[in-house]
Amino acid sequence: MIDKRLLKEMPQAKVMVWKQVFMQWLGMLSNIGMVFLFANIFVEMFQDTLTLRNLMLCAIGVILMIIVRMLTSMQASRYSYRASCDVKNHLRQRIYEKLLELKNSYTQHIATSELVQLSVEGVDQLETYFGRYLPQFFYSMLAPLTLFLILVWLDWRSSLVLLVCVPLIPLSIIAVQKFAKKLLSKYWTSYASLGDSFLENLQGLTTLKIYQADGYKHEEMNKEAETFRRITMKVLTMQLNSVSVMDLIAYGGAAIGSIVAMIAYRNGSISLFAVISIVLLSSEFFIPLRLLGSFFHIAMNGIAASAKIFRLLDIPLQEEAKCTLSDEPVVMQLSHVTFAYDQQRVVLQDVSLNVLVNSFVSIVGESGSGKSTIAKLCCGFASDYQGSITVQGIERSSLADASFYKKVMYVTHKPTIIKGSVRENLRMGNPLASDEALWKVLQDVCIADFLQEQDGLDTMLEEGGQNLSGGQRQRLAMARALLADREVYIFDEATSNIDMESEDAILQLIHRLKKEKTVLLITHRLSSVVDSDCIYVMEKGSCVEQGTHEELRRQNGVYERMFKQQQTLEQFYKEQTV
Ligand SMILES: Nc1ncnc2c1ncn2[C@@H]1O[C@H](COP(=O)(O)OP(=O)(O)OP(=O)(O)O)[C@@H](O)[C@H]1O
Repeated sequence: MIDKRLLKEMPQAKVMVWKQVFMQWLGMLSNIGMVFLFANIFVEMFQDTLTLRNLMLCAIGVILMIIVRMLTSMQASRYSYRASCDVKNHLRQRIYEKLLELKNSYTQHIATSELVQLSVEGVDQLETYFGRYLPQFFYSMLAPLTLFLILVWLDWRSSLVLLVCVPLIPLSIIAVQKFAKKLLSKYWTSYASLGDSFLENLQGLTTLKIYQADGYKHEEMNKEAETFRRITMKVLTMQLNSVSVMDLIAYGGAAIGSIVAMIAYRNGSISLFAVISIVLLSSEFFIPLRLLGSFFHIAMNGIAASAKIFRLLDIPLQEEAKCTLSDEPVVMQLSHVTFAYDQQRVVLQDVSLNVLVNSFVSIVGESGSGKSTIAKLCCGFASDYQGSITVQGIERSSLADASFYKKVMYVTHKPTIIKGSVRENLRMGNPLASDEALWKVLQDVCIADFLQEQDGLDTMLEEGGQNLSGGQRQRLAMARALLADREVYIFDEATSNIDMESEDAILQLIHRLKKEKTVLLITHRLSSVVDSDCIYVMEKGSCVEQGTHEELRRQNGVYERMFKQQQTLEQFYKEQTV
């Protein structure tokens, strides 16, 4: 019922919880005082001894107690709010920091949609746990004991009966908890999976429509939604049933305690004041625990969410890479590298490759042969490879990313365009670049004419560059990368969406780059690698051939076969377009 780790993680919120408990306890004392004053008035009325002075004094006392109760209740709400805020801020901050630490690899551990659900709704559930459930938990231990210690002086028998009945409520909660834990874990899994499918289907709606698979996916989602509905109904049924059981125990216990007090009064062993006070206060023994029961289910939901949050926070981090590159030119070397994404299927097998200073190196091969994986490993997206990848002789896994990216630029076929103006996007590459320099590079990548027709450098780009075509996005990303003026450029199918004419222009630009930069080019188009200092040919995760274009053609192997096939295709394309 109490998650020790959650408490330990949130020391600030813990203090707020104790303060809230204290305020609730003061409120209860004022309630007891009020009941005693009422009981006194009743007794005096019954005995016909009530004077106006006494009535006035009691009324003033009651008003004072009401004011105390109001103030303590307001203060308790304030502490509850502060505890909630602290928990939300703290947990969301921790999740955010963890994601920054995990960097790109977070997707290997958790789906983005689940992450959003946990950070938003999961954390909200914990707000109730700290703001309501925990204070109520401690208060509901303190309240019956305090009442017992006060009422025992009026009648020990009924006070004892009331105190003994109180633990029946937590017992019923514990019984429900065993069942609830499993059920809530299933509930969260089903919720996250539904969210996942929803997001995926929404993002891929156009593709689903094209393949007319939207109906099928609709049905699939309906089934998932039905599973989620069922499990939600089970959770609600469990909650309602347990609330009914708790009501029975609470009102039953209060009734038994009152009956015992009344019998004692009839036998003459306690006073009228005592019986009235006990009857009026008997329900106070149970109300705190009964209220705890109603927060319990939301709190359990919060604990189930926290288990998932902690699983994310506990993902071990790879040791912080601290080495930095020197001012020396960058040489990258892969030596006998073997790598698997999922430990089951090896995607790179004993690959060795050198990218020397100011060289133009290309990697070619069929789709899925492992070309992009080589680039990703060089850029540090994963470090659990076997063999060695060194940059300036430093193992890549020990090299700080910031230092690496100061010298190396990685341009992928799926560039990220940030919402904002073209100028803002380009200046990510070089914040000091003048407008003239920006236009120059835009001309180089053949997108200047298009932008001139729009708002020039002030053209606003939507999130992810949605208002650009795939090719325009690639050109813009290429321009941004060129502005960054790095020592080494890794181009991974960076022109895959660009029409042939513009692609030729950009490839010429890349070829010009090689005079002063080191270029590693990953491409399907063999005609663009002809001038390479060295071409590596990948097949099924292994590097099967390497050499210059002429050397590889002479070998008459995989490269020669692929080259001839592409020549035939390009010839065919030219004939068709003529
Ligand atoms: N994130 C990933 N998780 C698991 N397997 C992956 C992942 N990325 C790639 N793979 C697998 O690794 C293999 C090599 O992929 P890679 O992207 O390196 O090939 P490629 O030669 O660049 O292909 P293409 O030319 O089509 O881009 C493929 O079989 C692919 O299924």
